[in-house]
Amino acid sequence: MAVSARRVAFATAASLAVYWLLKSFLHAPHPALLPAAAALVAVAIAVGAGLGAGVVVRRRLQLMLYNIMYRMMFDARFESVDDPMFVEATKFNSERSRLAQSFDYNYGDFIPILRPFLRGYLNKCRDLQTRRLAFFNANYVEKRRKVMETPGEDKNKLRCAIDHILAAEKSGEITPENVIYIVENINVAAIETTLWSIEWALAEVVNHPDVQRKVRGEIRDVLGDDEPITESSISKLPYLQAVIKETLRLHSPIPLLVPHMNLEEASLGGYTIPKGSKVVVNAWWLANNPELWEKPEEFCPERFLGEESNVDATVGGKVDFRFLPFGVGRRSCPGIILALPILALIVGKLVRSFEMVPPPGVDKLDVSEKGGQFSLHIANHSVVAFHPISA
Ligand code: HEM
Repeated sequence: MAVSARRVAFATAASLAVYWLLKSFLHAPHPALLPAAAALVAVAIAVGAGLGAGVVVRRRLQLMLYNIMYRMMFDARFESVDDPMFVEATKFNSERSRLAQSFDYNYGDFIPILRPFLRGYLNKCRDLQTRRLAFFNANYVEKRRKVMETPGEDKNKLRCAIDHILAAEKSGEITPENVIYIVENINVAAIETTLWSIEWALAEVVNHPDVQRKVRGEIRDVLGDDEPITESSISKLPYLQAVIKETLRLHSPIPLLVPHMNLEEASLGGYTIPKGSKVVVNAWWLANNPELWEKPEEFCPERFLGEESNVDATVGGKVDFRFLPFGVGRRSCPGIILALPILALIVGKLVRSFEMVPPPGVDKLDVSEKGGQFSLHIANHSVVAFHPISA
């Protein structure tokens, strides 16, 4: 019950999120446009300040993603990267991420005899978890609950995803623990993954000026100079979509997916997998195996328009099992419907407005990887110089 309720709540949150995102980008006056638009303006202002020398855009992109997600989840937003709530939330989340990416608890899973040595690490995790959940509970869950319970508030007017989640809790469909788990999870599963992917995509388009020109040319040919890039126009921009797919292929942010466990004994490729095994899928290798892909080490979006044109980032339907950046099946990523449009919108809008190049004196951005237990992100946050393109 708990698992399916969680899934339902997430599906609700994700659908609502997509609905809002769609509305935001399609209908300019809709208030939900504000966080994304303001965030893009903020990015533009930030990059405007660093035209020649280049800027580390990560922090601004991070603010934008927090504002998109928090607006959809809680009807809340952060004013700037110095907003004390933003500082607090990102501090908690990055500490959580750092501990989760540590290999410490993994060795305890595989070599149980070593578990006693993990006591210090586990205490740190517990302490952080308590403080972090209290922060989200007080500032986002309880605050929202109060708004919903305020006399005079229209109870039928559900405004953001947490309203739907609290309504599901009230009707007994999910528990208070489910609610707080969803809130904590959205901070990591939704924001960090999408942020890492944007960082990779921008670094690759900077390092491949020909790809950047092609994206810009496609946008100009399809949308002209004035028509905005919206969620509905992404389907008309196959090259932009191929750039996003190629980014996720070469730099899968969750290269081993999330560990799964088989409830029944299974047989796979001649091996018997005992019931209750921890199953880790190397999705990165499936997407980068030279026996399965032509020159997999090269960043080449064209492959998705040529020999791999039928391969999509999908979690169901016609799945190509070589390309699973969001996993597949029942426990796959429900955020795919949100992540793909966000990535295409951000990369498309930035490429359309700016020529992005390495900072002076640098030939190529460093795309070295830093792996954690579950993640693969860029080791050094890119410094990018932005040259505005006049229409
Ligand atoms: C580029 C961005 C993203 C990538 C690459 C990504 C990737 C993944 C992967 C690989 C999994 C594990 C699937 C498996 O083990 O089979 C996952 C799970 C999950 N993702 Fe994402 N994700 C992204 C964005 C998002 C967003 C935007 C949201 C929410 C709005 C989200 C919510 C979740 C949740 C809730 C789960 C756990 C599902 C479950 O356990 O049933 N993700 N994601």
